[in-house]
Amino acid sequence: MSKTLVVVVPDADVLAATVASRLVAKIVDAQADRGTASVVLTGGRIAAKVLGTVKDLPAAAAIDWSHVDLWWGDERFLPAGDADRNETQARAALLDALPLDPARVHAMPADSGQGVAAAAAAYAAELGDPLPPFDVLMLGVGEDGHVASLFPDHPVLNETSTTTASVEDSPKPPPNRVTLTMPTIQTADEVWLIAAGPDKTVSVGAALGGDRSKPAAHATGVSRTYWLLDRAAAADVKK
Ligand SMILES: O=C1O[C@H](COP(=O)(O)O)[C@@H](O)[C@H](O)[C@H]1O
Repeated sequence: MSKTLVVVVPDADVLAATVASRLVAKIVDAQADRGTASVVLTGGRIAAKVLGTVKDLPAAAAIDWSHVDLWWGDERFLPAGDADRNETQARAALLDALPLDPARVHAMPADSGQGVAAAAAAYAAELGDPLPPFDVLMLGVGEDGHVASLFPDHPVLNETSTTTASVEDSPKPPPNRVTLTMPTIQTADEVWLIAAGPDKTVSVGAALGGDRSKPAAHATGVSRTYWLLDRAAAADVKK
């Protein structure tokens, strides 16, 4: 049965260091077990900080980066290289410095005129059936409790028939996005919800308190669900 654990650390810098260390250990363990590791990246401010911290960790040298598959939980549907794409930010923070196998870096499609629905369908094809075995799937948590590009009260939150979905009216810019659906997120062995700062206090407190209107409340891993928080984000979490 899946277990939920809440880890609270003093501030965003310590949180980034904590998540980065855990991520390196998780990848090393997965590679020791089966030779490869599969990680789903998230976007947002704390995600970039985590990846930047991984770059400076001596223990990251224990990873065979050529045998790591990288996926994304969601993407802002913008042209390739746009500074607001989650992919662009991850590459700048870490990926460009790593000896990755390009065939294992599964970025979500960029906007090249194909349309966001076609981009979501293309990513579903890339994921395949069955889905890859995600060792860890990281999620930032929005001020409104969104995860990936699954927003409160948005119909895509209830999508269960596909592994990915397009969003064309995101309440947070940009309006067009591609996202994993909630059932896809829930296939990951571990889901890590990561949040820092006072603007996350209310949504984190509500989601962890069981408010199912917050998409974050639905994001669970098969073995473990970790909430990795700084003190400000955890201020409304009941003991
Ligand atoms: O737009 C997005 O926002 C969330 C949260 O971002 P943050 O900067 O408030 O931490 C992020 O997790 C998601 O991947 C991204 O597309």
